[in-house]
Formats: sequence, C-alpha cells, structure tokens
Amino acid sequence: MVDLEGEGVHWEQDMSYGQYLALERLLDCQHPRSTQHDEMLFIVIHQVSELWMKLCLHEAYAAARHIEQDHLQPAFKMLSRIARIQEQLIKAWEVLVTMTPADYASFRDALGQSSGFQSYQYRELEFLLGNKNPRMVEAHRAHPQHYQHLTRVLHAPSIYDISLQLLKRRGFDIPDHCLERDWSQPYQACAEVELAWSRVYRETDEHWDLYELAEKLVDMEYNFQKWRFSHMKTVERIIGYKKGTGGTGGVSYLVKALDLQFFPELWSVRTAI
Ligand code: HEM
Ligand SMILES: N[C@@H](CC(=O)c1ccccc1NC=O)C(=O)O
Repeated sequence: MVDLEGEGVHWEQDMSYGQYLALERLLDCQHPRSTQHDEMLFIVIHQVSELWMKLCLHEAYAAARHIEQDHLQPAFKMLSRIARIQEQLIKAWEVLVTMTPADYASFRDALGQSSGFQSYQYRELEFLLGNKNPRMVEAHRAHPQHYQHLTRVLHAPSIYDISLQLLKRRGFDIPDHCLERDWSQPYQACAEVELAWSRVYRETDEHWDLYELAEKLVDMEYNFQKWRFSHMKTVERIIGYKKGTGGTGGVSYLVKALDLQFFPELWSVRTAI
C-alpha cells in the first residue's frame, strides 16, 4: 500500500492499470485474417461497438429492474447514459467511412460467411427493447450458451412491456393482453396504450415522471434508428448493392429493418395529440 501523504491517495501495489483492465488480453484480441491495412480498423470498430453494447445492456437491464420497482429516478440516470453511449456508437461510423470500397473489397473474402447478423449482443439489445423475433435466435444455435441466454431474453418482458405494467400500476387502463402475453412475440400496438401515453403527454402536471420516462424511451429509439440508418448508408457506400456475407440481400435487408419499431404508441401518439 502506498500512501502519498496529504494527497489522500492510496493504491494497492499488487494491482496495476494493465492488470485491472486486463489489457494484455484485451489488446491481444485483434487478429487480421489478411495483410490489408484497413482490416485492423474494421476489427477495432466492431470490438469497440461490442464493448459499448455490453455497457448498454448492463444499463438497460438495471433500468428495467428499477422501473419494475417504481424507482424511476435511477432508471432515468441509466437511460440518459444509454443515450450518450448510443451517440458514441453512431459516431463510430464516421471513422469507418474513411475506408473505401476498394479497401474493404481487398479483405472482404477473408470474412467468409461471418456477419454482424451474428452479433448476439445486438440481438439481445433488440429483444430487451422489444423488437422480438423468435427466428433470430436460430443464428446462434451453434453456441449453446448464447442460444439459451437469447431464448431467455426473447421470452421475457421488454423494457416497453415493463413500462406498460407501470402505467397500469399508476391507474391507466391498459388491456390485459398487454400485461400478460407470450413475450416472445412482437408487441402489437393498441388504442388504449396510445390513449394512456396521450394523457401522460397532455396532463404532464400529474405525471411528470411518466412523461420523462416516455421521452427517454423515445430518445433511445430515435438513437437506435439513427444507428441503423447510418449502418445502412455506410453499407451502401462501401459495398453498394452486393449481397451480405450473412446471406441477406444486403442494403435491402437493412432498409426493411428500419421499419421495426420498439415503442409504437410513443410515435403514433404524436399524430393523435
Ligand atoms: C464495412 C462495414 C460493414 C458492412 C459492409 C456491413 C454489412 C452488413 C450487411 C450486408 C448486413 C446484413 C446481414 C448480412 O447479410 O450480412 C449487416 C448486418 C449487421 N451488421 Fe453490419 N456491416 C458493416 C459494419 C458493421 C459494424 C461496424 C457493425 C457494428 C457492430 C455492424 C453490425 C451489424 C449488425 C448488428 C447487423 C445485424 C442487423 C439486423 O439484423 O438488423 N456492421 N451488416
Ligand atoms: N455483412 C458484411 C460483413 C460484415 O460487415 C461483417 C463481417 C464479420 C464481422 C462483422 C461484420 N460486420 C457487420 O455486419 C458484408 O456483407 O460485407
């Protein structure tokens, strides 16, 4: 133990910066499959994105648990942090687009059939926010641990389902089929839920905390859509209309994914009010 007297600084000598952060392992995870210069950029962008997604999941699970317990203030802190992380994820595209189509083509074959489609953290985040699709877990069959975990998240209520349960506890008329259902299926928007949110927005004086929750959810979906859109445009810019390595049509698949909404009534309520 070192004590810098008067500085109030204490640290354990048996623990270094590198040890604490497991840097030896972290910085030994970049293994280009080709000798092409830009493959390192491609690997690092993905790894950084996966690390940010890990933190998003950590925050989103904790936020959901707090909402379940009617502790909205700590949930807001976590949802605000998620929005900041999403800004970093979106910014990452600006680094990636410095890679030209020819740069990428020079090592694309080395990627084989691997694809972002197989990102289990991305799929977990989609499920946790509410974009449920049972077929999406199939891509993870080969990895039983990920498969089991994703299946559990698929069958659990999303952060939106949990928010609707909160609305019910606050006295709003939320239909039973929103409160108890097969959570593995996509959520179906309904008029009663839109009406509940419209009351939250119109009668803010009575529901400031629910209004804040609604806006934080909207921020999260808005940022998610920005990420999806930037991904789609970056892909168009780098590989044009080539098919994806994951077996989809490529850009056409990513365009369709833009239609998938997490919190439908929080958007439709804007028209209804
Ligand atoms: C040169 C850069 C990139 C290209 C050309 C590209 C291309 C594609 C394509 C074509 C798909 C559709 C699935 C397929 O058939 O492969 C896809 C999916 C995906 N990519 Fe990328 N991508 C790039 C960078 C990234 C980065 C940096 C990330 C960050 C983690 C990422 C994450 C994903 C995810 C999560 C999906 C699944 C999306 C969904 O199912 O809705 N991609 N990508
Ligand atoms: N789907 C991309 C390949 C790709 O981007 C990728 C490959 C391996 C690991 C992550 C990837 N990133 C996102 O899809 C392509 O079709 O070129």
